[in-house]
Amino acid sequence: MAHEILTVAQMYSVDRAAMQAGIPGSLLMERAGMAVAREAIILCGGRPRPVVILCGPGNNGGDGFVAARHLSAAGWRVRVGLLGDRVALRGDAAWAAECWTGCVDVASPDLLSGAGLVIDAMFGAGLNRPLEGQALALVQAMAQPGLPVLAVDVPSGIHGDNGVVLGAAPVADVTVSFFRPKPAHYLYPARGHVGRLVIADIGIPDTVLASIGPTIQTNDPTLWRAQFPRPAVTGHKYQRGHALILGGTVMTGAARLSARAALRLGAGLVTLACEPAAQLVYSLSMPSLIVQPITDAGGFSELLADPRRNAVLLGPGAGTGALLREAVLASLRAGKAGVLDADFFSSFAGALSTLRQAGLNDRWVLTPHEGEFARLFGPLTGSRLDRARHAAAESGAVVLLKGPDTVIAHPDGRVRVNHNAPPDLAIAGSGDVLSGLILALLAQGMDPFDAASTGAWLHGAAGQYCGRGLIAEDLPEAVPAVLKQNNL
Ligand SMILES: NC(=O)C1=CN([C@@H]2O[C@H](COP(=O)(O)OP(=O)(O)OC[C@H]3O[C@@H](n4cnc5c(N)ncnc54)[C@H](OP(=O)(O)O)[C@@H]3O)[C@@H](O)[C@H]2O)[C@H](O)CC1
Ligand SMILES: [K+]
Repeated sequence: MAHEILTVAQMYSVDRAAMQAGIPGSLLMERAGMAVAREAIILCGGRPRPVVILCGPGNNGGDGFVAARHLSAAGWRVRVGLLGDRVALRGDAAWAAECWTGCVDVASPDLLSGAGLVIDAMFGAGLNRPLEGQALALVQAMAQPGLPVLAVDVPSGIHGDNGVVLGAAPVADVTVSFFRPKPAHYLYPARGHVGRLVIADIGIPDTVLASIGPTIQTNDPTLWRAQFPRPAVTGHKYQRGHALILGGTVMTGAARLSARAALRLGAGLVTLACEPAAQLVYSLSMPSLIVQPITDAGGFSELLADPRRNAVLLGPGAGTGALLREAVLASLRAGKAGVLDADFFSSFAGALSTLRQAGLNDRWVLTPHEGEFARLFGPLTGSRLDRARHAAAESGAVVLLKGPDTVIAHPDGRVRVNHNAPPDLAIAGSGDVLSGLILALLAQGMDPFDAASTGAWLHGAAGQYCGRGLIAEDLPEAVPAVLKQNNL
């Protein structure tokens, strides 16, 4: 199964490479349009409906003309509306329009009256400015209740690279794209317009990817299954890592959730360090948790001195005092692996250079949500994907930018987009569980980029498993079932 995501520029390079390999552009367009027609038939349950195909002035419109021909040949009543002048069509789009022998109307909202399906072939990869005028009016007209929309490549108005809606875009029931998906198919707000995504094979050989060097992937177990830690038959707990968590004194729930998640995901031992005032709360929470009282950062450093304590989690519920700050710096200097989350971002607002000097590197995973991200990295511009990638390069650490479309970026430029998280996960304590999951994987020696990807995916899968009504406490309890379900 392919996991590459290609930017618009990479997709144009793929087209050129395919054509250089002897596949004519018109053949790619023919297969693209056929795939669109096939998905239209599937969307309508095989029963012909009056269909309106709105074609734009470029090759996205060309795909629409090809689909028109195939649907008409299948006995469908097809009306084609063109945005722009037919004689201005060029190249493969002009060829596709010539092959369509039916009428071509001027694209206008009136065309949609009586339609049972609309195919949006106005703009795809070539969108370069916000929709206005007639294109905008058409998008607004597509929003009729009960009128299904099938989008070609991307819903028109969506920029393929960044997932931004330029002016307006229809909310499609199905989007048919070609060869590989684009970032917009997975990034919000665009993803909310895509509907069911179909990636059609249009005969481009996978070998063209060698010269493209894709760096963006969808997050999926096949990427990290082989690295997923499994206990050795003759192993003992110290071979499964020893995680260390700094627990706060007031907000004790956060670190308890993280600790429970880390234990569930197989960390051999989990030590929770806290001030004596909170010791009882943590001790009573889980018999399998080791609780170590400390009175200051020196006490935390003593715990770090044991080389078996190989992975550290700092931030959830830890407060923004000196203890967290010093524990972070000591952990970085000690060369541990770990996760930095929650209160860490307030404690080190704008202090990236301090962290780098202390030794922040790609053994560490930073897990901010948007607000926390801005605290450490400032107001970066660009898509979530661009910003996570930039932040990873700047910090030298793996950055997992949380959201419905969680993005995981490595400082070397690789990026994965997670897409299995249900909205039910947007609840208190959910992030603490995620950081505990990643911690467990780091403790067991997993590569941090894979650990972050695996943690995000398992978190999403646990959310799906629990379903509506879940609370954060349910997520660690779902881990054994999710592991079993997925043969992990
Ligand atoms: N392998 C593949 O993926 C294949 C993809 N195909 C299809 O080709 C399109 C990309 O085609 P392209 O011609 O490059 O671009 P578009 O059709 O998306 O749009 C270009 C034209 O649209 C005008 N434009 C852009 N933005 C706007 C706007 N906001 N308002 C009005 N007009 C706009 C642009 O005009 P300019 O004034 O900028 O010149 C162009 O005229 C891809 O998406 C697939 O659907 C192939 O069929 C097969 C292989
Ligand atoms: K489109």
